[in-house]
Amino acid sequence: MKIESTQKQFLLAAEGVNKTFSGFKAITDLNFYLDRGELRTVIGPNGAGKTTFLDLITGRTKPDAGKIEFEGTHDVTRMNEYQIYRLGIGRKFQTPTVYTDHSVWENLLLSLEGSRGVWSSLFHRPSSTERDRMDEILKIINLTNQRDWKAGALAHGQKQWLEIGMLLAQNAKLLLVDEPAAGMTDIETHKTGELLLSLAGEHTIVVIEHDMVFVRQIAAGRKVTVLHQGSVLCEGGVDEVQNNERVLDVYLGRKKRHA
Ligand SMILES: Nc1ncnc2c1ncn2[C@@H]1O[C@H](COP(=O)(O)OP(=O)(O)OP(=O)(O)O)[C@@H](O)[C@H]1O
Repeated sequence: MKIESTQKQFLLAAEGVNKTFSGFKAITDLNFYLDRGELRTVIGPNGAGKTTFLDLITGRTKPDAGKIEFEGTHDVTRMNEYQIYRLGIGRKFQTPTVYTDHSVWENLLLSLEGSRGVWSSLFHRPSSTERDRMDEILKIINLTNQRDWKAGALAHGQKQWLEIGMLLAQNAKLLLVDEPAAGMTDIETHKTGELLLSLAGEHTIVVIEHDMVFVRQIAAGRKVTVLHQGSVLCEGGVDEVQNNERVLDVYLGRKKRHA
């Protein structure tokens, strides 16, 4: 299948993607287009296919049919996970996966672009440019004062921010962020929203989220995609999707309409 002639304008273009697990259609004829610099929120009920979609982008799962093009030239469905990571697609899972016995600084060091593997990374003396970059990331993720703490000693929200910082250290062009607000306090959630908003534009970000207060914070003035049964049910502004008849039927529940 040839992706339309406008392919160059998209950072990511998925077309006609299908994935079946033991006869169950998790992703069905999915089309999804993402511009550079977008902060796109993807919502949908449990089982809608959100995680599977991220698995397909990162090479964890291979589709039965369809194409997922990155930067208009790389079909990631033909690449392995490591090749996709090297292309600049970074993923943050719902539960933090930081190195708890290593310091915040070391966690960033381990994630630097072109990282040399755990041992050589830890003994690698970062260049002044790399150090400046890591200091800048610490500021962005608000962990400058925790730089020498073991990552395991951080609060849950701080671990999530460190992990976002690790994606920045990796120099990911596309950040895939799965339910960042899960398990966070309201204050942490709001700060996470501010962090993601500060990254949008310079970075391209896809956020999967259930928490609609958080969604309204990060998606104001932006496009939201609603997935349902493995396909895009609708896309549009956050008010538009929250008032969409089909979304009200399948996801948000009629009562929310008058909330
Ligand atoms: N490896 C697998 N084997 C079998 N079925 C799977 C597998 N992975 C996902 N599924 C099924 O595919 C469907 C989509 O799952 P997925 O986890 O992508 O949904 P989701 O939108 O992320 O849901 P949630 O919001 O609950 O995380 C579900 O019915 C799930 O049970």
